[in-house]
Amino acid sequence: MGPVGDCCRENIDKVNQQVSVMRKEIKNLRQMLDSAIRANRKHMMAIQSSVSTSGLRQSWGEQTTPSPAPDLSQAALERGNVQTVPIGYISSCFSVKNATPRQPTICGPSRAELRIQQSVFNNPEHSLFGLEHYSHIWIVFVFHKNGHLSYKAKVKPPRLDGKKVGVYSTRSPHRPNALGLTLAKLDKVEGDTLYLSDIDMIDGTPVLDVKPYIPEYDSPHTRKDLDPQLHDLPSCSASVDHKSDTEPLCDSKSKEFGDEHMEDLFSEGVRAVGPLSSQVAPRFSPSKSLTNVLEDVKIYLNQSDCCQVGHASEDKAPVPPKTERLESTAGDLTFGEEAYSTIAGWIRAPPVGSLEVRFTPNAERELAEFLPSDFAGSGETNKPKFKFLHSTEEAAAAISGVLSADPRSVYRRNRCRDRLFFFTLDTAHVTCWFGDGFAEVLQVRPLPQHDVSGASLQMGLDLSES
Ligand SMILES: C[S@@+](CC[C@H](N)C(=O)[O-])C[C@H]1O[C@@H](n2cnc3c(N)ncnc32)[C@H](O)[C@@H]1O
Repeated sequence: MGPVGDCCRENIDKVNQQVSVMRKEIKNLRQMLDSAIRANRKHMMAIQSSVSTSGLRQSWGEQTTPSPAPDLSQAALERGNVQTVPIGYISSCFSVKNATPRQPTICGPSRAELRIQQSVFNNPEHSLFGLEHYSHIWIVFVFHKNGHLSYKAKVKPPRLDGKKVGVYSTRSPHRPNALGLTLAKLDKVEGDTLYLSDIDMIDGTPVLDVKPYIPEYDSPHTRKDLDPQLHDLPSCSASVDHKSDTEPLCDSKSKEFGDEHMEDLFSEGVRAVGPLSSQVAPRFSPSKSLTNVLEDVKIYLNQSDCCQVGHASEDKAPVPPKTERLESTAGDLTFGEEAYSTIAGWIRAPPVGSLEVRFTPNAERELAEFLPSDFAGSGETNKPKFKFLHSTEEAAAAISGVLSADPRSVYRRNRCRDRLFFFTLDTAHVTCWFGDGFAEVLQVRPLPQHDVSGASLQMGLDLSES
């Protein structure tokens, strides 16, 4: 072969070498691609199985049950896919949705119990250790009786009388994830059980979490008015005594656990707020009474008919119907010198006003027949007895609370005006009717025995509420 032929041969060899290098690279790339696809498939299966198997176990607790596949739950967690595990179920004086208060502040004496389940902790009472120092707790729960899982971007809160607003601007139960949030009063903690009042959850509601209500963290009202001087005050007096409206809690138990905690609480709160204007008068006082705390809670929730600006609820004047406003209202409400939280105007001035509630003499007589839940005497065995409520007065207040907020759906309110309305409260079956601006209770009869444990007697109501 001549020089030209040699050169061609060399070039061909080079090309062949390059082709074989490229082949190898393609093979490597294929292998890498295959293994990436396999890994991705495994990852997807892992996510699916972790979502459908065990619940997420927090690692903070003393008795953390190891997850069967921690890497899988971690992947799910990072995507926000969490399998929930109820920590307990509410036993409540409201057996069905109908006429259950639309917010906890509507009906003070509504009572409930929550027992922490052993399925979460071997010793559930350990998980409640220290919670007795708090007067209120947040309860995160599932609207398990929504009836369907559907939801819409816009809803019609009953108090808006047919007008629509975005679901996330309301407290409607019908929402993606069907989670509810209630601020309840914690009456006492006994072993593994929480005794609650001011609730709006029906019997059997699955609870996912409870957390203490801490005004310093949870209320913009209090956060704004925190004063660094509070550091110097004895911390035991900052707790609210459930039993007394005025006396600060300063028993030996609170000293044992409270001081350290409250100090921590104050310092954190102050750090979070930073220096405050000296012109703003401190509103939070460590000896704040329960009434004031309740007022804070109502203000924070901004949702109760009894939370009228300037204490309008005190003079019992019915809220004048207003239809024009959907805008926010900051100027309406000032604490001290400035307004620092705003809410939609219709919450405080809804088109649907509150109602006057009356009892007929017959209903009063029937209600008085009921024995309180803690009645232990003998000789009254034929009388009906409440399971949760502590007195006739408490029951009357609960009925008034429920009815004054007008529990009817917009449809019933406007289309079925003169029809009787029934609901259950604790072990009582209540019959009433609605007239212009009032509700009248006609009968308060004991529930048939088999209905006491929560059977439904009711007509369904539209409960999309703010
Ligand atoms: C408007 S929601 C507000 C609940 C909570 N405070 C919140 O803001 O998320 C309250 C209403 O939900 C309904 N409800 C209570 N418990 C429920 C449950 N477990 N499942 C479905 N609906 C429930 C009752 O009709 C009650 O009047």
